[in-house]
Formats: sequence, C-alpha cells, structure tokens
Amino acid sequence: MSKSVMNWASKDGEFRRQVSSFRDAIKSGTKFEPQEGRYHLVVSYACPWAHRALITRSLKGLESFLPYSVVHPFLGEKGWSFDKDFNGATGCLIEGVEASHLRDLYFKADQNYNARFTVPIIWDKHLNTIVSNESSEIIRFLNDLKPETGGDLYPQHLRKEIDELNEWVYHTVNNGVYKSGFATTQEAYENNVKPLFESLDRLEKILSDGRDYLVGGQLTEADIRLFTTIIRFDPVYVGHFKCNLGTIRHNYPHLNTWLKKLYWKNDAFKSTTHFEQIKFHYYNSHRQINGTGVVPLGPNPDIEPL
Ligand SMILES: N[C@@H](CCC(=O)N[C@@H](CS)C(=O)NCC(=O)O)C(=O)O
Repeated sequence: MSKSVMNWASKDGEFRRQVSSFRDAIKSGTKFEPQEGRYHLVVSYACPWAHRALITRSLKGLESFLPYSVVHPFLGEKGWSFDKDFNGATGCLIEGVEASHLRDLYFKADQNYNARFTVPIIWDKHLNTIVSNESSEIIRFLNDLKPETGGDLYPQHLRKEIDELNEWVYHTVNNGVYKSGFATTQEAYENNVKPLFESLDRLEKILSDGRDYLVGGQLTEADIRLFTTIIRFDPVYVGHFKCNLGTIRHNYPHLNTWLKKLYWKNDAFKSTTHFEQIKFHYYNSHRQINGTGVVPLGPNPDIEPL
C-alpha cells in the first residue's frame, strides 16, 4: 500500500471512504450457493458497518448458517487483528484458516489486494475467498436468504422511499460523523458537521409523529443503517469526532425514543451492541485525534432506559 493505514484524510483535509472491492452475494444459482457450514462472517463490535450485518443476521435467524468472529477492538498499523485478549474478541475461528490479522484473509482472497482491510467480510470456506466486504450489500442478500424469517427488510413497495432516505443518511450521517471527525482543516470539519446536524433535524422531524420505524410502518434496513450510527453518537461521536452541536438524548427526543425502542425492545439490536468495545476502539485507535488514548467515562448511562 502506498500510504499508511493510519493516514485517514486526503491532502485537502477531507476524509474519503474507499469503494469496497468484493461485491458478490450468497445466492442460489451463483458460485456462492447458500450452504450450511460454508460461510463465516468477520466483524468488529466497534464498527457501525459490521454492526449492520450482525443485526440482520440475528433478525433473519441466520445464527447457525453464518457463524462469526470478532476482531480485537484496537485497529493498529497492520489493521484489525485476531488477538483474543479483550473481552468479547474471539480470534480467527475459521476452521483450517491461519490468520493473525484480517489482512491475511484479504491476501488469501487476492494476493494483489491493495486497498484497506475493512470489516465486515463474509468468508467462503470452500473457495477460500471473500464473498463481500460491502455491508449495504451483505444486509440485502442476508435478507433474501430467509424471506420467511424476521420480516422483509427491503420490501418491493418501499424500495424507492428506503433508497432515497439511505442516500442522504449515508452521506451526511453514517459517513458524516467520520468526515467531521477525520477532517484536518476547520473548513472541512464545518462543511461536514453542519450537514450532519441538518440531517439529524430532518430525521427528528420524520419521527415527530411518534412512529417506531423510519419507513412504511415496519422495520426495514433504513432503521438498521441509521441505528448503528445513532447508538454510537452520544458515547463516541459527540466527543471523539467533535459532533457536539447537540446530543441525541438532550436535543433529539424523537430520535432518542426511536433508538431506545429498537435497543430495549428488540434483542437483535441490544445483544449486538457492545459499548465497551465501541468506546475502546475509537478513543484508542485514532491517536491522531486522541493522542493519549484516554477513554472518557461518560455519558452515563451509555443509552437511557425506555
Ligand atoms: N463500505 C464498507 C466500509 C467498512 C469500513 O470502513 N469499516 C471500517 C471499520 S468501521 C474498517 O474496517 N476500517 C479499517 C481500515 O480502514 O483500516 C462497508 O460498509 O462495509
């Protein structure tokens, strides 16, 4: 790789997320046939993109079809590692596969791979390769694998509305927190943090009629995609990424209620959220913005009771 993995911002001070490289799907009639015992998910509990896959796996009852491994929450010079010495980190766990770091799997899949080593990935034990490292596509094909379980998270009649919402939420919220936090100029920071809060205002308005879900009166991927950013907002993004024009709990009552209901009423959301790993990862790994690695104790509690 030409530049250090710790080098997040471009020369103009703006953070740009790379385009994912492995873009296949587990799907009947393709080389990635749905088969028990064949696929393995790798996540970081800290990562909002990987969290999408964990929530979907759980909602769709794919626990035995898709076992998973958790990387250590510290993201170092060599990328994510399979160290186990942290509460909840599991080591590589993929039978017959030797890997000390996530990058080892990327190089087994493509020895010329020269982009970032990101989670989530889905590993294929038969073909020894990565099926996908793009969370937005992973959650779609997991949804399609078991249409009868957990409701349809991307129903035909709501697709247009979901796509439209996903589009601005992705750029200004999911990625907006990173673009604010990794900005290295005042201008880049302000150019991203303002649209982020405008979008939070817009979401607050959408939820102001007391609805439980963003689109169509039912749980969809739009809720999953927003949840994994909003659950990290007060504990991490407000302080670490300087997204402090407001907090969810104090300034966004409807978003806060939407968040708390998903978390407390649906175990797929609660059981996949690990605040200790989330806080440890961000505050320790990004030393360019938190030089000491000290993890703040608040907010208390991580998420308010219902
Ligand atoms: N587009 C990807 C983004 C995944 C991503 O950026 N993951 C981060 C963790 S939050 C990562 O693994 N970063 C490691 C690195 O960039 O070195 C997706 O949605 O799956």
